[in-house]
Amino acid sequence: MASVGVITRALCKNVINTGRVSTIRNTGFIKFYSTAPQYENIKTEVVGTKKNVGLIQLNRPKALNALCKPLFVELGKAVKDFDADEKIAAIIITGNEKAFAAGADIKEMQYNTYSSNTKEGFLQEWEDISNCGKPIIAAVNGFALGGGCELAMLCDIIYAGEKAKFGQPEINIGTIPGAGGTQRLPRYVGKSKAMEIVLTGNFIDAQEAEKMGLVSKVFPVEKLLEETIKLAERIGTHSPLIVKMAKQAVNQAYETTLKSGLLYEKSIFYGTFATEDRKEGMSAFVEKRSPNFKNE
Ligand SMILES: CCCCCCC/C=C/C(=O)SCCNC(=O)CCNC(=O)[C@H](O)C(C)(C)COP(=O)(O)OP(=O)(O)OC[C@H]1O[C@@H](n2cnc3c(N)ncnc32)[C@H](O)[C@@H]1OP(=O)(O)O
Repeated sequence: MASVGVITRALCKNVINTGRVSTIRNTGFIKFYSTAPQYENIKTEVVGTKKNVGLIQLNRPKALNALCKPLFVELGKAVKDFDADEKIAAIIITGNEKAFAAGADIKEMQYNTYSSNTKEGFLQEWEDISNCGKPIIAAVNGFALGGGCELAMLCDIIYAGEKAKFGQPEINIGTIPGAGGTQRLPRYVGKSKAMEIVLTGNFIDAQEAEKMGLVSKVFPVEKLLEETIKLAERIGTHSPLIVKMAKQAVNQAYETTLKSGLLYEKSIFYGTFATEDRKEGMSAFVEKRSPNFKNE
Protein backbone atom coordinates (compact mmCIF):
# COMPACT_ATOMS: atom_id res chain seq x y z
CA MET A 1 0.00 0.00 0.00
CA ALA A 2 1.24 3.52 -0.76
CA SER A 3 2.41 5.56 2.23
CA VAL A 4 1.44 9.17 2.87
CA GLY A 5 3.83 11.74 4.26
CA VAL A 6 4.35 15.48 4.52
CA ILE A 7 7.39 17.34 3.29
CA THR A 8 8.28 21.01 3.21
CA ARG A 9 7.80 23.37 0.30
CA ALA A 10 11.52 23.15 -0.49
CA LEU A 11 11.03 19.57 -1.65
CA CYS A 12 7.93 20.21 -3.74
CA LYS A 13 9.45 20.93 -7.09
CA ASN A 14 11.37 17.70 -7.31
CA VAL A 15 8.86 15.46 -5.68
CA ILE A 16 6.26 16.75 -8.11
CA ASN A 17 8.56 15.36 -10.81
CA THR A 18 7.89 11.89 -9.46
CA GLY A 19 4.23 12.31 -10.35
CA ARG A 20 3.21 11.00 -6.95
CA VAL A 21 2.20 14.28 -5.36
CA SER A 22 -1.00 16.13 -4.59
CA THR A 23 -0.83 19.73 -3.39
CA ILE A 24 -2.82 21.15 -0.47
CA ARG A 25 -3.54 24.79 -1.30
CA ASN A 26 -2.19 27.64 0.91
CA THR A 27 -0.53 25.42 3.50
CA GLY A 28 3.04 25.47 2.26
CA PHE A 29 3.01 21.71 2.72
CA ILE A 30 2.31 18.95 0.28
CA LYS A 31 1.13 15.40 0.65
CA PHE A 32 3.14 12.79 -1.17
CA TYR A 33 2.50 9.17 -1.93
CA SER A 34 5.52 6.97 -1.85
CA THR A 35 6.16 3.42 -2.90
CA ALA A 36 9.61 3.61 -1.27
CA PRO A 37 10.48 1.25 1.62
CA GLN A 38 8.68 1.98 4.89
CA TYR A 39 10.88 3.75 7.42
CA GLU A 40 10.02 5.35 10.74
CA ASN A 41 12.91 7.78 11.15
CA ILE A 42 13.79 8.75 7.60
CA LYS A 43 12.03 9.34 4.29
CA THR A 44 13.42 8.36 0.93
CA GLU A 45 12.54 9.55 -2.56
CA VAL A 46 14.05 9.32 -6.01
CA VAL A 47 14.24 12.87 -7.40
CA GLY A 48 15.69 14.90 -10.26
CA THR A 49 14.54 15.29 -13.83
CA LYS A 50 16.11 11.96 -14.80
CA LYS A 51 15.03 10.26 -11.54
CA ASN A 52 18.60 9.36 -10.78
CA VAL A 53 19.16 11.09 -7.43
CA GLY A 54 18.45 9.26 -4.17
CA LEU A 55 17.13 11.65 -1.53
CA ILE A 56 17.20 10.69 2.15
CA GLN A 57 15.51 13.02 4.63
CA LEU A 58 16.20 12.49 8.33
CA ASN A 59 12.79 12.59 9.94
CA ARG A 60 12.67 12.95 13.72
CA PRO A 61 11.69 16.64 13.76
CA LYS A 62 10.55 16.64 17.41
CA ALA A 63 14.03 15.57 18.53
CA LEU A 64 15.80 17.82 15.99
CA ASN A 65 16.74 14.67 14.06
CA ALA A 66 18.86 13.37 16.94
CA LEU A 67 20.61 10.25 15.69
CA CYS A 68 19.08 7.38 17.60
CA LYS A 69 20.16 3.85 16.75
CA PRO A 70 16.99 2.96 14.76
CA LEU A 71 17.47 6.08 12.64
CA PHE A 72 21.03 5.12 11.95
CA VAL A 73 20.13 1.56 11.03
CA GLU A 74 17.54 2.89 8.57
CA LEU A 75 19.95 5.46 7.18
CA GLY A 76 22.59 2.77 6.63
CA LYS A 77 20.06 0.59 4.82
CA ALA A 78 18.80 3.43 2.63
CA VAL A 79 22.36 4.39 1.64
CA LYS A 80 23.24 0.76 0.86
CA ASP A 81 20.07 0.35 -1.24
CA PHE A 82 20.70 3.51 -3.26
CA ASP A 83 24.35 2.49 -3.69
CA ALA A 84 23.24 -0.84 -5.12
CA ASP A 85 20.62 0.71 -7.43
CA GLU A 86 22.11 1.18 -10.91
CA LYS A 87 19.67 3.97 -11.74
CA ILE A 88 20.96 6.16 -8.90
CA ALA A 89 23.93 8.42 -9.68
CA ALA A 90 24.30 10.27 -6.38
CA ILE A 91 22.71 10.41 -2.94
CA ILE A 92 21.61 13.41 -0.90
CA ILE A 93 21.18 13.37 2.88
CA THR A 94 19.17 16.24 4.32
CA GLY A 95 17.08 17.18 7.35
CA ASN A 96 14.57 19.98 7.77
CA GLU A 97 14.81 23.76 8.10
CA LYS A 98 15.49 23.63 11.87
CA ALA A 99 17.93 20.73 11.97
CA PHE A 100 20.06 18.55 9.79
CA ALA A 101 20.78 16.57 12.98
CA ALA A 102 21.42 17.82 16.54
CA GLY A 103 23.83 14.97 17.23
CA ALA A 104 23.64 11.53 18.75
CA ASP A 105 20.45 10.98 20.74
CA ILE A 106 21.64 11.99 24.20
CA LYS A 107 18.55 10.51 25.87
CA GLU A 108 19.31 7.12 24.33
CA MET A 109 23.09 7.35 24.81
CA GLN A 110 23.09 8.49 28.45
CA TYR A 111 22.86 4.92 29.81
CA ASN A 112 25.59 3.48 27.58
CA THR A 113 28.62 2.06 29.35
CA TYR A 114 32.13 1.40 28.17
CA SER A 115 31.36 -2.30 28.03
CA SER A 116 28.00 -1.88 26.25
CA ASN A 117 29.64 0.39 23.63
CA THR A 118 32.35 -2.21 23.10
CA LYS A 119 30.15 -5.29 23.17
CA GLU A 120 27.40 -3.88 20.96
CA GLY A 121 29.78 -2.06 18.60
CA PHE A 122 28.25 1.41 19.13
CA LEU A 123 28.50 3.36 15.85
CA GLN A 124 29.15 0.36 13.66
CA GLU A 125 26.32 1.42 11.28
CA TRP A 126 28.54 4.38 10.38
CA GLU A 127 30.45 1.94 8.13
CA ASP A 128 27.45 1.49 5.81
CA ILE A 129 27.73 5.16 4.92
CA SER A 130 31.50 5.38 4.66
CA ASN A 131 31.59 2.27 2.43
CA CYS A 132 29.24 3.82 -0.13
CA GLY A 133 30.89 4.03 -3.56
CA LYS A 134 28.55 6.71 -4.91
CA PRO A 135 28.89 10.41 -4.08
CA ILE A 136 26.89 11.47 -1.03
CA ILE A 137 26.03 15.14 -0.63
CA ALA A 138 24.88 16.64 2.67
CA ALA A 139 22.29 19.42 2.31
CA VAL A 140 22.43 21.12 5.69
CA ASN A 141 19.79 23.52 6.96
CA GLY A 142 19.66 24.35 10.67
CA PHE A 143 21.73 22.55 13.31
CA ALA A 144 24.46 20.07 12.34
CA LEU A 145 25.91 19.33 15.75
CA GLY A 146 28.02 16.55 17.23
CA GLY A 147 27.16 13.36 15.33
CA GLY A 148 25.15 15.57 12.92
CA CYS A 149 28.25 17.55 11.98
CA GLU A 150 30.18 14.27 11.78
CA LEU A 151 27.54 12.80 9.48
CA ALA A 152 27.82 15.85 7.20
CA MET A 153 31.62 15.50 7.18
CA LEU A 154 31.29 11.82 6.30
CA CYS A 155 29.52 12.91 3.13
CA ASP A 156 31.60 13.85 0.09
CA ILE A 157 30.31 17.39 -0.38
CA ILE A 158 28.51 19.71 2.05
CA TYR A 159 26.09 22.38 0.80
CA ALA A 160 24.47 24.56 3.46
CA GLY A 161 21.52 26.87 3.88
CA GLU A 162 22.42 30.36 5.09
CA LYS A 163 21.04 29.70 8.59
CA ALA A 164 22.91 26.42 9.15
CA LYS A 165 24.93 26.05 12.35
CA PHE A 166 27.76 23.56 12.76
CA GLY A 167 29.48 22.48 15.96
CA GLN A 168 30.99 19.71 18.05
CA PRO A 169 29.39 20.46 21.44
CA GLU A 170 30.17 17.04 22.99
CA ILE A 171 32.53 18.76 25.46
CA ASN A 172 29.46 20.40 27.06
CA ILE A 173 28.10 16.99 28.01
CA GLY A 174 31.33 15.47 29.24
CA THR A 175 32.46 13.53 26.20
CA ILE A 176 34.30 14.07 22.92
CA PRO A 177 33.34 13.65 19.26
CA GLY A 178 33.22 9.92 18.58
CA ALA A 179 32.26 9.52 14.93
CA GLY A 180 35.18 11.26 13.24
CA GLY A 181 34.92 14.85 14.56
CA THR A 182 38.43 14.97 16.00
CA GLN A 183 39.89 13.44 12.83
CA ARG A 184 37.88 14.82 9.92
CA LEU A 185 37.36 18.37 11.22
CA PRO A 186 41.12 19.21 11.34
CA ARG A 187 41.44 17.85 7.81
CA TYR A 188 38.69 20.22 6.68
CA VAL A 189 39.59 23.37 8.63
CA GLY A 190 43.10 22.91 10.06
CA LYS A 191 44.25 22.24 13.62
CA SER A 192 43.71 25.62 15.27
CA LYS A 193 40.09 26.07 14.16
CA ALA A 194 39.27 22.41 14.83
CA MET A 195 40.70 22.69 18.35
CA GLU A 196 38.69 25.85 18.95
CA ILE A 197 35.47 24.19 17.81
CA VAL A 198 36.04 20.94 19.74
CA LEU A 199 37.40 22.51 22.95
CA THR A 200 34.81 25.30 23.26
CA GLY A 201 31.73 23.53 21.93
CA ASN A 202 30.85 26.83 20.20
CA PHE A 203 28.73 26.79 17.06
CA ILE A 204 29.86 28.26 13.74
CA ASP A 205 27.48 29.67 11.17
CA ALA A 206 27.22 28.72 7.50
CA GLN A 207 29.23 31.71 6.27
CA GLU A 208 32.15 30.92 8.64
CA ALA A 209 31.90 27.25 7.70
CA GLU A 210 32.20 28.15 4.03
CA LYS A 211 35.18 30.44 4.72
CA MET A 212 36.90 27.62 6.63
CA GLY A 213 36.34 25.12 3.80
CA LEU A 214 33.94 22.91 5.74
CA VAL A 215 31.12 23.78 3.37
CA SER A 216 31.42 24.13 -0.44
CA LYS A 217 28.58 26.59 -0.99
CA VAL A 218 25.88 28.43 0.94
CA PHE A 219 22.38 29.09 -0.43
CA PRO A 220 19.18 30.75 0.74
CA VAL A 221 17.34 28.23 2.93
CA GLU A 222 14.56 27.56 0.44
CA LYS A 223 16.99 27.09 -2.48
CA LEU A 224 19.29 24.61 -0.75
CA LEU A 225 17.66 21.36 -1.78
CA GLU A 226 17.01 22.49 -5.34
CA GLU A 227 20.68 23.50 -5.73
CA THR A 228 21.87 20.26 -4.15
CA ILE A 229 19.76 18.22 -6.54
CA LYS A 230 21.25 20.22 -9.44
CA LEU A 231 24.72 19.32 -8.19
CA ALA A 232 23.79 15.63 -7.92
CA GLU A 233 22.30 15.76 -11.43
CA ARG A 234 25.47 17.34 -12.81
CA ILE A 235 27.52 14.51 -11.28
CA GLY A 236 24.96 12.12 -12.78
CA THR A 237 25.85 13.25 -16.32
CA HIS A 238 29.24 11.52 -15.99
CA SER A 239 30.22 7.86 -16.13
CA PRO A 240 29.18 6.25 -12.81
CA LEU A 241 32.24 4.03 -13.00
CA ILE A 242 34.65 6.93 -13.42
CA VAL A 243 32.83 8.95 -10.72
CA LYS A 244 33.38 6.03 -8.33
CA MET A 245 37.07 5.85 -9.23
CA ALA A 246 37.44 9.62 -8.77
CA LYS A 247 35.78 9.43 -5.33
CA GLN A 248 38.12 6.62 -4.30
CA ALA A 249 41.14 8.60 -5.45
CA VAL A 250 40.17 11.80 -3.59
CA ASN A 251 39.35 9.84 -0.43
CA GLN A 252 42.81 8.29 -0.52
CA ALA A 253 44.24 11.75 0.18
CA TYR A 254 42.89 11.38 3.74
CA GLU A 255 44.44 7.98 4.28
CA THR A 256 48.04 8.27 3.24
CA THR A 257 51.20 10.29 2.54
CA LEU A 258 51.43 12.51 -0.55
CA LYS A 259 53.89 10.11 -2.17
CA SER A 260 51.75 7.00 -1.82
CA GLY A 261 48.60 9.01 -2.56
CA LEU A 262 50.12 10.11 -5.88
CA LEU A 263 51.00 6.49 -6.67
CA TYR A 264 47.44 5.46 -5.84
CA GLU A 265 46.06 8.22 -8.05
CA LYS A 266 48.29 7.11 -10.92
CA SER A 267 47.10 3.50 -10.65
CA ILE A 268 43.45 4.63 -10.74
CA PHE A 269 44.21 7.04 -13.61
CA TYR A 270 45.89 4.25 -15.58
CA GLY A 271 42.90 2.07 -14.65
CA THR A 272 40.47 4.45 -16.34
CA PHE A 273 42.21 3.51 -19.60
CA ALA A 274 40.88 -0.03 -19.16
CA THR A 275 37.28 1.24 -19.26
CA GLU A 276 34.88 1.65 -22.18
CA ASP A 277 33.68 4.94 -20.71
CA ARG A 278 37.17 6.48 -20.95
CA LYS A 279 37.31 5.51 -24.63
CA GLU A 280 33.80 6.88 -25.18
CA GLY A 281 34.58 10.15 -23.34
CA MET A 282 37.67 10.88 -25.40
CA SER A 283 36.09 9.77 -28.71
CA ALA A 284 33.07 11.98 -28.03
CA PHE A 285 35.34 14.97 -27.43
CA VAL A 286 37.26 14.39 -30.66
CA GLU A 287 34.04 13.81 -32.63
CA LYS A 288 32.44 16.93 -31.08
CA ARG A 289 29.41 15.11 -29.65
CA SER A 290 28.05 14.29 -26.21
CA PRO A 291 29.39 11.09 -24.65
CA ASN A 292 27.13 8.13 -24.14
CA PHE A 293 28.52 6.47 -21.03
CA LYS A 294 27.68 2.81 -20.34
CA ASN A 295 29.14 2.39 -16.83
CA GLU A 296 31.68 -0.05 -18.26
C1 LIG B 1 23.84 6.17 16.33
C2 LIG B 1 24.99 6.95 15.80
C3 LIG B 1 25.30 8.21 16.50
C4 LIG B 1 26.68 8.71 16.28
C5 LIG B 1 27.17 9.61 17.33
C6 LIG B 1 28.63 9.77 17.49
C7 LIG B 1 29.00 10.53 18.74
C8 LIG B 1 28.26 11.78 18.84
C9 LIG B 1 27.98 12.36 20.01
C10 LIG B 1 27.03 13.48 20.02
O1 LIG B 1 26.53 13.91 19.02
S1 LIG B 1 26.64 14.14 21.54
C11 LIG B 1 25.35 15.31 21.17
C12 LIG B 1 25.85 16.57 20.57
N1 LIG B 1 24.75 17.52 20.40
C13 LIG B 1 24.35 18.36 21.33
O2 LIG B 1 24.90 18.41 22.41
C14 LIG B 1 23.19 19.26 20.99
C15 LIG B 1 22.06 19.06 21.96
N2 LIG B 1 20.95 19.95 21.66
C16 LIG B 1 20.94 21.27 21.97
O3 LIG B 1 21.88 21.79 22.49
C17 LIG B 1 19.71 22.04 21.64
O4 LIG B 1 18.65 21.14 21.48
C18 LIG B 1 19.84 22.91 20.36
C19 LIG B 1 20.33 22.11 19.18
C20 LIG B 1 20.83 24.07 20.62
C21 LIG B 1 18.45 23.51 19.98
O5 LIG B 1 17.91 24.17 21.09
P1 LIG B 1 16.35 24.57 21.09
O6 LIG B 1 16.10 25.33 22.35
O7 LIG B 1 16.00 25.22 19.81
O8 LIG B 1 15.58 23.18 21.10
P2 LIG B 1 15.42 22.16 22.34
O9 LIG B 1 14.18 22.48 23.07
O10 LIG B 1 16.68 22.06 23.10
O11 LIG B 1 15.25 20.78 21.54
C22 LIG B 1 14.01 20.37 20.98
C23 LIG B 1 13.79 18.90 21.31
O12 LIG B 1 14.85 18.16 20.73
C24 LIG B 1 15.51 17.38 21.72
N3 LIG B 1 16.94 17.23 21.36
C25 LIG B 1 17.75 18.16 20.83
N4 LIG B 1 18.97 17.65 20.65
C26 LIG B 1 18.93 16.39 21.08
C27 LIG B 1 19.89 15.33 21.15
N5 LIG B 1 21.16 15.49 20.68
N6 LIG B 1 19.52 14.16 21.68
C28 LIG B 1 18.25 13.95 22.10
N7 LIG B 1 17.28 14.91 22.04
C29 LIG B 1 17.63 16.10 21.54
C30 LIG B 1 15.32 18.18 22.98
O13 LIG B 1 15.52 17.37 24.11
C31 LIG B 1 13.89 18.66 22.82
O14 LIG B 1 13.01 17.60 23.08
P3 LIG B 1 12.10 17.62 24.43
O15 LIG B 1 13.05 17.40 25.56
O16 LIG B 1 11.44 18.96 24.47
O17 LIG B 1 11.16 16.47 24.25
